[in-house]
Amino acid sequence: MTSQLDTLNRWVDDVARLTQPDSIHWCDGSDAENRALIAQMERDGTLIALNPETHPNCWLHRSHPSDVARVEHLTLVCTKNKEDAGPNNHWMEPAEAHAKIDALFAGCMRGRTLYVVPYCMGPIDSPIARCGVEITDSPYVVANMRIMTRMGAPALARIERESAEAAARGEQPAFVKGLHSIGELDPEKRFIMHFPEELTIKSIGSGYGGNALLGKKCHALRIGSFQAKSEGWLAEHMLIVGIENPQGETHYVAAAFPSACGKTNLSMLIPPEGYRAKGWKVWTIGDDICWMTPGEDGRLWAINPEAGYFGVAPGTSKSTNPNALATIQRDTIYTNVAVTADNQPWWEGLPGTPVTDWQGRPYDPKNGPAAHPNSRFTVSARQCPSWSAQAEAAQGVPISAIVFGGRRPSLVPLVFEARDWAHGVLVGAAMGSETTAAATGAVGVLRRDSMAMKPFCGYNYGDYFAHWLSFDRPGAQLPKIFHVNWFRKGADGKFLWPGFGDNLRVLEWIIDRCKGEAGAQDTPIGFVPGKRDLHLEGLDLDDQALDTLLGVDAAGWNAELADIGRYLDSFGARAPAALKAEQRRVADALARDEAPVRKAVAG
Ligand SMILES: Nc1nc2c(ncn2[C@@H]2O[C@H](COP(=O)(O)OP(=O)(O)OP(=O)(O)O)[C@@H](O)[C@H]2O)c(=O)[nH]1
Ligand SMILES: O=C([O-])CC(=O)C(=O)O
Ligand SMILES: [Mn+2]
Repeated sequence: MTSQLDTLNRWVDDVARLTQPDSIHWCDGSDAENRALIAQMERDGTLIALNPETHPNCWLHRSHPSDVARVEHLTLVCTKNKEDAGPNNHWMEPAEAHAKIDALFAGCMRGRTLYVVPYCMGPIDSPIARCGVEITDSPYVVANMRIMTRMGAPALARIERESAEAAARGEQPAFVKGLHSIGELDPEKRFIMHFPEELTIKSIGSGYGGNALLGKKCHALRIGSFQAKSEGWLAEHMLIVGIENPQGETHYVAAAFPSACGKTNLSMLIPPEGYRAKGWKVWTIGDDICWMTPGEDGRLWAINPEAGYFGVAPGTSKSTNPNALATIQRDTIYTNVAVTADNQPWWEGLPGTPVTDWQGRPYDPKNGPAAHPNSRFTVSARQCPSWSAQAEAAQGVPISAIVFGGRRPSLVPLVFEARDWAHGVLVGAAMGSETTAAATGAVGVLRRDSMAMKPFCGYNYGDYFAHWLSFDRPGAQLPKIFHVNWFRKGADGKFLWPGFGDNLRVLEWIIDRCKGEAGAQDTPIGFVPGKRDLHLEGLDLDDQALDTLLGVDAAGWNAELADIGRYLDSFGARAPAALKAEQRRVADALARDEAPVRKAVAG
């Protein structure tokens, strides 16, 4: 046995001694194992079978009503120095944190089975991929991890191989250790703790996705971003989508939007009718997380570390996201959706009517929406009609453009392009968005959410901005950086831009800008398309709406830049000087020019 498996065995033994399970099960990821787990969960009521005629092999899980979203106030980053976690994270001293959470883990698995879940984030043969092992007492978590990651025997084999290599170099084993228990599902006894310096995660008291499927936000983003900083790559909250034009060229775009702001939708977009007729195609690589690393050619190459989608159900429909709807007709776990009289899953946005709400009560509109606003589906990525075989490419796909975006009902135009990398990093750092139901707390409050990583960056944001800036170096062939806003509202409170499939019109401009083939207006906030630079044929958009969508309001942007300056200052000495200089450059350009001059530029 290799030293790394010794480490793994010792850790499993230590955890078993602490948590006192009745039995231990090492997951191999096989169909037989999955079937047995599902049957057991059906017997004990954890899963409810849905209509097998309309939704074969689909299951409903109802979580505890107090456990329906990520809990940011209970999510901690425990670095030795508080400053290394930064003001963007909740922090606890590691020894104190271990003591506090271990006391909750003591004896918590009595009467339960401890599952050992080896997994790989990314294609199993990819040098960009990384492995982890989650210990959990929740069979629901095991079934979800099997869909969301490459779980089981192949991952354990990779851990074993990497172990031997690490030992030969005299290094410590490098897999991430994640310990999870649903505990008592008591919000008072709930913590999601990260120890990035120890490659360790400890999560107790929640069975909800982002808190409990430790490969996802905990490993692939919080621990991943910390590893990426020291190893020279980027772990980001981004979708990856391939856009194939009628000439057969495919350009890959990575886009960071905060939770419940449209990543899954954009990654599976169906081109508008006119585009489809000309031969445009859209290919899905990933819908939530992107790991990017500079290749030998200087470009950024990206993999999706996940193997499935944990997507927002409400709003998913034939008109908004037909690909997602087609994906989730079979072999899907639904969490906290409503059901119809004939036992089909239901949520707001679908036709038909629910009879039972997400808590299992007879549906009554007085109780609020039938499906929880953060109800989700878990499904294998391969079931998506737009799934790209490039999602399995070991070297990843080359990224042409990086797109940032958020829910901005006012001020921020439909799309603009940063002048260069440093400006793009400022645009990402300055991202703001209205909060959503993906985390507990008030919804619809505007907050800064740099690179959509506010809940997920495992270290000080100031250092993270510096890490982003560091990619601009000799030989780099970096993607261009853009910002989009699908959520601009008119005076009537309605969205001005149709969104969804029509977002391809914006992606087309973005790709054409990358190729030097589209015009733009040069403004102090960056390059904004003029009305004639976008292809808007067939859209029902009046001139006034378009003026608003593509306008730059100088007074509003002056105030915005001042606020961005204060935000950067909140990171103190860790905020990179180069980023502050960039903020001053844009602020000065705006101040010089009350009504920004727009100069048309060719592509
Ligand atoms: N108006 C408008 N709404 C959109 C658009 N794209 C997505 N949405 C809505 O935004 C909500 C969330 O969309 P998702 O694509 O699931 O968001 P996500 O970023 O993948 O969310 P997470 O899984 O939480 O990270 C859904 O209700 C969508 O209907 C768009 O272009 N315009
Ligand atoms: O992490 C989760 O629970 C779901 C998700 O994708 C997000 O909130 O961004
Ligand atoms: Mn997400």
